[in-house]
Amino acid sequence: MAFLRVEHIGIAIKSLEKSNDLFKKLFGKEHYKVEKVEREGVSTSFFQLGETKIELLEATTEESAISKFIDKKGEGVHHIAYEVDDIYAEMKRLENEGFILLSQEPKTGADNKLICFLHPKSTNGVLVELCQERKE
Ligand SMILES: CC[C@@H](C(=O)O)C(=O)SCCNC(=O)CCNC(=O)[C@H](O)C(C)(C)COP(=O)(O)OP(=O)(O)OC[C@H]1O[C@@H](n2cnc3c(N)ncnc32)[C@H](O)[C@@H]1OP(=O)(O)O
Ligand SMILES: [Co+2]
Repeated sequence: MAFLRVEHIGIAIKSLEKSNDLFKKLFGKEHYKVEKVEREGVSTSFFQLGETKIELLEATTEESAISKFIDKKGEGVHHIAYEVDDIYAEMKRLENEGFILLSQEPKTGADNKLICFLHPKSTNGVLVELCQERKE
């Protein structure tokens, strides 16, 4: 068991509309989707870059992790998401290794994924997201 690849890099931004334009100019291509994830209090857009993606994250509520992050640190890289092939097995393995899971069960993420976060306190200050393609 091991991580397979960087699935996406999450970037906290204040305005999806403005940042979609900015990243379109930067990458020379359009985002391929916009998706709201109510439970996380975010609206996201995705750019495909080779085998990885950039996920822009705008807060839709004041309680959202993205609101808090921008208030404290400003816009910028928020998390790195890694693809795994068995999220349940990886969660168990990582918990046994002493990492702090932020949920005991995987949650439904954006772009048809099951996800679980690890606390940045346990990963040298970087918020880590595990991602597995949903099968149904
Ligand atoms: C679109 C859905 C999904 C996907 O499919 O891809 C997403 O990506 S959703 C993304 C947004 N959701 C999340 O981030 C959920 C997981 N995060 C959390 O549960 C919380 O943000 C947290 C990591 C537990 C922190 O929450 P909390 O303790 O309430 O916030 P504080 O502001 O008090 O921070 C405590 C501590 O942690 C540091 N911190 C917070 N966020 C980050 C971060 N992204 N990267 C690195 N460090 C972070 C924060 O600076 C504080 O540190 P100290 O000040 O040193 O105590
Ligand atoms: Co993410």
